[in-house]
Amino acid sequence: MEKVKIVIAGPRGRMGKEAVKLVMETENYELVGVLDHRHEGKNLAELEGFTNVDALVYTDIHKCFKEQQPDVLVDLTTPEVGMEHTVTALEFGVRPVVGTTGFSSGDLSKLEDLCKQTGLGCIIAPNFAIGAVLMMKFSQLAAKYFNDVEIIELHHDQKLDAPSGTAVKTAEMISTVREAKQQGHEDEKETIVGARGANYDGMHIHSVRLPGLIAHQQVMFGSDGQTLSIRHDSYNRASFMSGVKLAVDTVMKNDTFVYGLENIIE
Ligand SMILES: NC(=O)C1=CN([C@@H]2O[C@H](COP(=O)(O)OP(=O)(O)OC[C@H]3O[C@@H](n4cnc5c(N)ncnc54)[C@H](OP(=O)(O)O)[C@@H]3O)[C@@H](O)[C@H]2O)C=CC1
Ligand SMILES: O=C(O)C1=N[C@H](C(=O)O)C[C@H](O)C1
Repeated sequence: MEKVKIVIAGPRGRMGKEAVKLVMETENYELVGVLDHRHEGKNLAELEGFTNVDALVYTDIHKCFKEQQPDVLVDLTTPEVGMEHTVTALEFGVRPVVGTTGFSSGDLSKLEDLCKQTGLGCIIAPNFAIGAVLMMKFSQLAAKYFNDVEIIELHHDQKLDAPSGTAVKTAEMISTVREAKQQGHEDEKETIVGARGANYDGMHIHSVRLPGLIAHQQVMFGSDGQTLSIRHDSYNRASFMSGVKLAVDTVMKNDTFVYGLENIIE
C-alpha cells in the first residue's frame, strides 16, 4: 500500500508536536516535510525534541509542495497563516486537514468554493477530540428541548482566538434546531462591559483563559426548575490525535468540503 505523504504546518506547536508523533507512529503515513517559518533548510531532527524525526523544514509552502508533492497538509498554526496555507494547498492539489481555529464564515465559504472548483477534499475540524464532537452533538439534541443556553469554554492562557472554534461550532449547531430567542430581559444591564459574554444568535458564550487548563467546554441549558449541563474536558493534546487520523484517512477518500468532524464520524 502506498503511504500517505503528509506535510505538517506548525510542527513545534503544542498540537504540531503531537501530530508529528502521530504521523511517525502510523505505518502508512510518511512525513515528507514540515512548514515552520523560523527554520528554513534544516532537518526537523536538528530541532529540539525531534531527534529521531527525519523531515525537511520549509518556510516557503510553494517550494515545499513543489519538491515534496504531498497528498495532505495538516495545518496547526494560526488563523491568518492557516487560511493562507489552506488556500495554497487547494491550489496545488494538496488535500487540507485543518485544526487551526479562528477562521471567519467568509473564510469557510471561500474554502468551500475552492473545493468545488478543484474537486478536492478538505476537512476543517474545530475540534478533533471525539468526546468534544459528542458534546456538541448532545448539545444540539438538547437545544431542541431547551432554548435557553449558555456556552462556557475554558482554555489555556496562550490561546489566540476567543471564542474558541469549538464554542462557535457548538453555537452554530445549536442554532440549526433551537427556537429563536434573544436571551436575557429588557432591563438587564451590564455594569462591566462583557459581563454577559458574547452574543451569538441570542445565546451567550463565555471564554475563560487560565494557566493549568488545556481545552474544556460546558454547555448549560435551563428551563423552569431545572438545568442540564453537558461538559467535555481534554486533559492532553493526545486526545485530539485519533480525530486527526480519521480526518487524514477520510480526506484521502472524499472530494468534498467538510466543516466539523461530526459530519464524518460513523
Ligand atoms: N482542532 C482541534 O482539535 C484543535 C485545534 N487547535 C488549534 O490549533 C492551532 C494551534 O494550536 P497550538 O498548537 O496550541 O498553538 P501553538 O501556538 O502551540 O502552535 C502554533 C505553531 O504555529 C507556528 N507558526 C506560526 N506561524 C507560522 C507559519 N507562518 N508557518 C509555520 N508555522 C507557523 C508557531 O511558531 P512560533 O510560535 O515560533 O511562531 C507555533 O509553533 C490553534 O488555532 C488552536 O486553536 C488546538 C487544539 C486542538
Ligand atoms: O487552542 C486550543 O487549545 C484548542 N483549540 C480548539 C478550539 O478553538 O476550539 C480546539 C480545542 O478546544 C483546543
